[in-house]
Amino acid sequence: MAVSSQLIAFGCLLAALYFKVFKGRRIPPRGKSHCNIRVAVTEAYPGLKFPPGPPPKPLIGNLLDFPMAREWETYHKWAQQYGIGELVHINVLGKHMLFVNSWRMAYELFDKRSSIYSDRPTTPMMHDLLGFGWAFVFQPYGEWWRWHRKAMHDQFHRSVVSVYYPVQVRNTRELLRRLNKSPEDYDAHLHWLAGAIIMEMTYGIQVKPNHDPYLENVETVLAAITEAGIPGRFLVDTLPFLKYVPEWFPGAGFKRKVRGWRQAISDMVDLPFEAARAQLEAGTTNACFVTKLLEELSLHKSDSIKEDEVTVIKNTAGTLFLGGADTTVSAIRAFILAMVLHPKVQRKAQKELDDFLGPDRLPEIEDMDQLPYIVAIVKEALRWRPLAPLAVPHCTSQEDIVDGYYIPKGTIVFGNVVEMLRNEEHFGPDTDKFIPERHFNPDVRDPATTGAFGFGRRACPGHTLAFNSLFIAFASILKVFNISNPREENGKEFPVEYDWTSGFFFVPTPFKCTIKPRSEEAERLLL
Ligand code: HEM
Repeated sequence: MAVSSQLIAFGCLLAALYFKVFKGRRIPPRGKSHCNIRVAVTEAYPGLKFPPGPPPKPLIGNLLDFPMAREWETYHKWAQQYGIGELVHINVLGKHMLFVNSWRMAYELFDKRSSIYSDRPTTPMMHDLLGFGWAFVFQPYGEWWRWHRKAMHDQFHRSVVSVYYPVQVRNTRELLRRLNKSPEDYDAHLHWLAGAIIMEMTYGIQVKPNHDPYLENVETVLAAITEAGIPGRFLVDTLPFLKYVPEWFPGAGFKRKVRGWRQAISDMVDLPFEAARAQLEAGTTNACFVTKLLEELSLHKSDSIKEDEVTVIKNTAGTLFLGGADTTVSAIRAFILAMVLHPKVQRKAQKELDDFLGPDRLPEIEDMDQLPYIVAIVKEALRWRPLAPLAVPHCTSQEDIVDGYYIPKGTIVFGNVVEMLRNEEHFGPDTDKFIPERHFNPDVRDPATTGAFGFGRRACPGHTLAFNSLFIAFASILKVFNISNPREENGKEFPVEYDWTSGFFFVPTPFKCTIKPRSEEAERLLL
């Protein structure tokens, strides 16, 4: 009995690990990911080795080495232990995975060899069943992805993002009022802020103060991604034929979930887009991402190309929610935690704000050049606990040889962002500590271009907008509020309790803290 339960437990462990890492097969509707193709390595390049890594076991490879929690600690250990830390290779049930641990190597692969290292892995759950192939963050590298990327770049590159300043600032001011009214609900207010900025910027729609149906639907979609986005979380990722079983089939509960999620996903993409288009036709629209691009649709192109371009605009608008909502919320949450833990940093930032702004006004994004310490806090927040510790996985679209090592086609490639942002050569000493002052040293690298926003051609196209959103949120919050440890009802302070999530995102789990106006004068600024 004991032996059989051990066997079952071992089987479950194998299955769980296998589900966690295996990617299934699919043919994307537009473009083709190369991530499911295996090659006979020894035949292709006899004598060449894979990069170093933990020794694989027969058949299962490194399945049992694969971490289930606090993953970055294992990746750091591997980086220290193997291959002077630049490249670590593992093989899980025949699937090759590569960890890129240094900035030098990230630049070599993701930038200089971008035509090989810019594809994305795919899974049956995310792509075939939930149909996320429309979202360009998940699209294979190719022409269709390029159309989407260009649509986004045209409206979000550094020299045009100032058109969004009014939306960012107005909604941040509303965040301050909400924080003042119910500080204990700060996390809900941050979700509202991120959603409100994206809805207005993308579709010209101002969301409702509470229970906005668009935002509530987006929360359902983001929850679906959190669950389905872990490759192998569902058996169908391991056994792709399961996608054909009918809903009534025993064990096919996932299909019913999929149906609900698909509805939420199509509502998220279609409903605000149709509302924006209707406003444009009625001539009542606010200028926004969707209407600007629809207006620019070139008249001389054929109807079928125009139809494709409309699809690209709709898809790209939908992707903005996926890329921009949870990321911004999580970064502000990590900042609030950093302020609770580092009151001296907070006081220094508030002094900079008071000296420059005086008592009578709140910050604007245009003040950025005059507030270098706030800028340093934004950079340190991005560096200290990078939101996406392995960015979003890339995948090789052909085989390659790097420093004499063989990298097969279809290898899943992770940029080890945590490792790069803790490199003391690039960021100075004590990289585990939150020290904004390090960014005043001109030799220190900018985290934004060292992995915090990803790599190469897939690097975050929303990064300037995101940086501005973080700047105005941090500066405004610190101008008006003090952030400190939580308090009991009798006012007694107690130390903040927090933890960090494992998996795709590296963010603090929700924690209690105190957010109070600094003074009556500061509170008056909210009026
Ligand atoms: C603090 C905020 C943010 C962080 C830390 C962040 C980080 C990232 C990272 C690490 C990637 C993956 C890059 C790679 O594959 O190498 C990414 C991709 C992406 N991000 Fe962001 N992001 C943020 C905010 C935003 C915002 C506000 C938007 C949109 C308005 C956005 C849109 C996207 C899109 C569309 C992609 C997919 C790019 C592609 O696959 O070609 N992100 N982001």
